[in-house]
Amino acid sequence: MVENRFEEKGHPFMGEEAPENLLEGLDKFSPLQSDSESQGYQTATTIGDKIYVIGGSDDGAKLSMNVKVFNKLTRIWSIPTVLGTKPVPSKGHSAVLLNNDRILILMRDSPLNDGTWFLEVSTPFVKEKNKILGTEVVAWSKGVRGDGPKPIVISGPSGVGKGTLISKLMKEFPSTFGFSVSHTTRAPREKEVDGVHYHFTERSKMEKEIKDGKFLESASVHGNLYGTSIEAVEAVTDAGKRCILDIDVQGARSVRASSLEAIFIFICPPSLEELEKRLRERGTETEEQVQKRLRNAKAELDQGKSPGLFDHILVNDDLETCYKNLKQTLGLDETADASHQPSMKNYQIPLCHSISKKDKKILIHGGSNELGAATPTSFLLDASSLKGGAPGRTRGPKIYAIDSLIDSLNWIEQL
Ligand SMILES: Nc1nc2c(ncn2[C@@H]2O[C@H](COP(=O)(O)OP(=O)(O)O)[C@@H](O)[C@H]2O)c(=O)[nH]1
Ligand SMILES: Nc1ncnc2c1ncn2[C@@H]1O[C@H](COP(=O)(O)OP(=O)(O)O)[C@@H](O)[C@H]1O
Repeated sequence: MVENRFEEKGHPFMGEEAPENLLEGLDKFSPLQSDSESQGYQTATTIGDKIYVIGGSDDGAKLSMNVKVFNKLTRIWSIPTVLGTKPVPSKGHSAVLLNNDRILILMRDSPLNDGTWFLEVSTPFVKEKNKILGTEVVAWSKGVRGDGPKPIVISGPSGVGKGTLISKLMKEFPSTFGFSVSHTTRAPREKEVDGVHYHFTERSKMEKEIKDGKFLESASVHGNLYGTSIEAVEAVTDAGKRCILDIDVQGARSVRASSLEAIFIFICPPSLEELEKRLRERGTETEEQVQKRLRNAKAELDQGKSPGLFDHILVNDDLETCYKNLKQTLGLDETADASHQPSMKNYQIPLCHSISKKDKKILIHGGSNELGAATPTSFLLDASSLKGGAPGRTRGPKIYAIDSLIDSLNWIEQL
């Protein structure tokens, strides 16, 4: 077991040497404790020369899930750039190193479905952001048990009918799908509502936010900036919905390269003449803008056919036929709202527990269970087939309840 936990109630020692007593605590790595504290609770996890300290309290003794890093070589503390939404602190947490690139965080006394998180410290996504931002980056992602549904990326030239198809889908399946509200620097159209269709923003503000790593992807399209913020995707997933992204081909390429596993669909017009007709009849663009969009459409249609980029190409000739094909592609039934997923029992992560680990199997041992108790106190978490990751969700941790003390002890022996 490499990971560990210690408590330090003081303030982070930023940019200076850590006091000896704290380093002693870090170097010793006593086993994970089963006790819990609600004040200034921290865990320390060593990866190579670095120690990631998670948690603690803000100045007003309010619990936080902040991250700071101690470099054992330079003996300097630093605060990394943190991407993604962090878990809400509650009654402490446990930390377990997985795969040498991410830390599994279990929030004590929280339901398993809400309390399983990952802090990525050296996954491909984090490494890429590291390069772009030029600072140390870590990224939060929430763990989703089993195979959660994949987000859907829809691309296609302006005027092809992406918005129309997405609206139909959201109307027919309101509790299944949620729209990722992009940011854009273009001016709002007459019926567009800020925060619903887009987050309308200023170029300088958006450029700064892109630099700060707030965006999953961004691109310059038809002369304006467009981008999907990490928050936009998380807002949909947090509402328990499947995320739909309406983004251009460059954006689709970036998402493909990220760890947000998605289904990529490209919508084609029956002809360029028909595309022009739809754009004009929509009446939302000036003549100059229509011309620009038509010029770009040709290149977009070529790129849409790039091998390996889109999983499905649908032609939007007759709207109802295309919509039917879209639903079929997504495996949706004609009538029912497909939100119904097989539900998984949502147990509570015990407030007090100890943790043992072998490879990617983690035993969360909450002590002995009362005879006949409704809820088991021990769980086995199998992290061997994780998919996706930050930004967004880490899908696939499997959790098995261990109902008896004997089973639990058997597992401990095996680990
Ligand atoms: N890369 C990227 N493209 C986006 C985003 N949001 C919208 N777009 C694309 O920007 C293009 C222009 O969108 P918009 O101005 O709404 O015009 P429309 O496509 O004619 O409705 C479309 O291809 C959208 O798919 C985003 O967040 N990222
Ligand atoms: N299959 C179709 N046949 C005819 N008109 C369509 C069809 N699909 C969409 N439209 C119309 O074309 C215009 C552009 O559609 P829209 O959804 O705004 O495209 P996009 O979001 O791809 O820019 C809208 O006026 C819409 O009503």
